Amino acid sequence: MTTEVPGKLSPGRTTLAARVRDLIEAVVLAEDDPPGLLDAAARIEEVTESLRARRRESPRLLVQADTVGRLSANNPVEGPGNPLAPPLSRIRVDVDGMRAEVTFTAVHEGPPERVHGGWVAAVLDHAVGRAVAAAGHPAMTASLTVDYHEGTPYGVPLEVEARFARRDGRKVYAIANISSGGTITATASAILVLFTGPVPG
Ligand SMILES: CCCCCCCC/C=C\CCCCCCCC(=O)SCCNC(=O)CCNC(=O)[C@H](O)C(C)(C)COP(=O)(O)OP(=O)(O)OC[C@H]1O[C@@H](n2cnc3c(N)ncnc32)[C@H](O)[C@@H]1OP(=O)(O)O
Repeated sequence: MTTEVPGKLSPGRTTLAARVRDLIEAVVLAEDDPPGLLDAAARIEEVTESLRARRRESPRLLVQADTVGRLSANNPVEGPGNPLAPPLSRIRVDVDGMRAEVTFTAVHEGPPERVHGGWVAAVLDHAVGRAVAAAGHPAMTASLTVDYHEGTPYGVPLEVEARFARRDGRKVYAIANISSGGTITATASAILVLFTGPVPG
């Protein structure tokens, strides 16, 4: 079974997250104009207060309950509802693994004009988690080894791929890579450990 995500999510939420993502990039790239920056900060604070007035208890916002696994729309890597998430798009998940697209921006810069390695690792970690869950082995990452072969560019769509490799008792092995225009920039191998109790949604 192949599933498309996200499922049903209010357009207001995705639009708000997208505008805040734009805002974060604008902040990172803003010229150093102290009065202008302080004025912007005051206006943003107003919007923040109005949202805080309608605060929910938990960041988790489950969607796609009818598909492979349930995932929060506020997941910090994939979640279209979370401004921190790049997010992932064109997600294809099935028993053979997961594939998705991700476009980083200047917000994610580590080395000059390249994506910070921690962000690359976060996406790979998420992808192996998704892949093993889709293969029927929901598990948490215990170990993630990332090899950075080349700098990962931002501002261009990248391909992410992950797949379940094998299971040995509670240990689940998976591999993943991220590529740009067909060139693999980073690979990961992971050991995940199966959930013993109920799988958190
Ligand atoms: C995450 C939510 C998923 C929700 C799923 C919903 C459905 C799916 C839908 C969508 C997928 C979502 C996708 C999201 C993906 C996100 C990925 C992440 O960010 S994961 C978070 C970061 N990881 C942690 O926070 C773990 C922290 N660590 C722990 O909690 C424990 O260490 C844990 C559970 C991993 C293992 O602890 P123990 O006490 O249960 O088990 P012990 O006995 O220590 O280990 C079991 C086996 O694993 C080996 N092991 C443990 N750690 C190892 C390591 N670092 N390296 C190698 N082997 C290790 C051990 O040697 C043992 O092996 P032997 O069975 O004896 O053969």
